[in-house]
Amino acid sequence: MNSDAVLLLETVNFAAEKHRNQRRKDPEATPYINHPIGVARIISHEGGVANIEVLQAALLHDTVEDTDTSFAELEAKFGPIVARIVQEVTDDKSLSKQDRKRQQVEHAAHCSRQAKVVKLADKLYNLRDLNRCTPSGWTAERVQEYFVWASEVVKGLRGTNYALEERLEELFRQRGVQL
Ligand SMILES: Nc1nc2c(ncn2[C@@H]2O[C@H](COP(=O)(O)OP(=O)(O)O)[C@@H](OP(=O)(O)OP(=O)(O)O)[C@H]2O)c(=O)[nH]1
Ligand SMILES: [Mn+2]
Repeated sequence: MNSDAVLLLETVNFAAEKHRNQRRKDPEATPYINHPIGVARIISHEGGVANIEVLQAALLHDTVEDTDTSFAELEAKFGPIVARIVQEVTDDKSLSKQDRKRQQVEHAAHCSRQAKVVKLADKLYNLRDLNRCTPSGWTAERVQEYFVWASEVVKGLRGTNYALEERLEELFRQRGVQL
């Protein structure tokens, strides 16, 4: 009964309920849950990682940052390993946006391997999303700044997953951003 398939369905259902009222910032206001599902899918399909806790953490990675979910709730429901990975990839919302962005760059290299895989896939998904369409209200300069900042974060994540890093490098190269 506690097979990986059952656990994954339990996890994606939890994330879908938590993100149920959220939309992405694209003009079509895509359901937010498409993002965590897509991040988990990048990890398995492109990264070749089948570790259940990493995939669960990917599905849950924005629940604490963006919904009323607590780490205690994640730990009770999905265990300490999943809760810890989500904690590692969660921004401290009490900080200013500028400090949060700086912290991600500083913390990237000190994350666990599992958290680094989630962060690589999160950035890969978001950069592809920026190439697909511009979020409502974003200028071309803001998009380019996101690429530059993401490259600073990815620098600290190198040596974790060759396939994901290769795809990220190609996106940075297309934007003229040096990794
Ligand atoms: N590219 C893109 N991003 C969107 C869209 N809708 C929502 N987002 C989210 O917005 C975040 C990036 O926007 P920012 O302005 O830099 O950050 P902010 O949400 O904290 O203000 C990402 O959060 P995150 O996943 O927590 O990652 P991170 O960027 O904070 O590391 C991303 O998932 C969209 O349509 N396109
Ligand atoms: Mn995310």
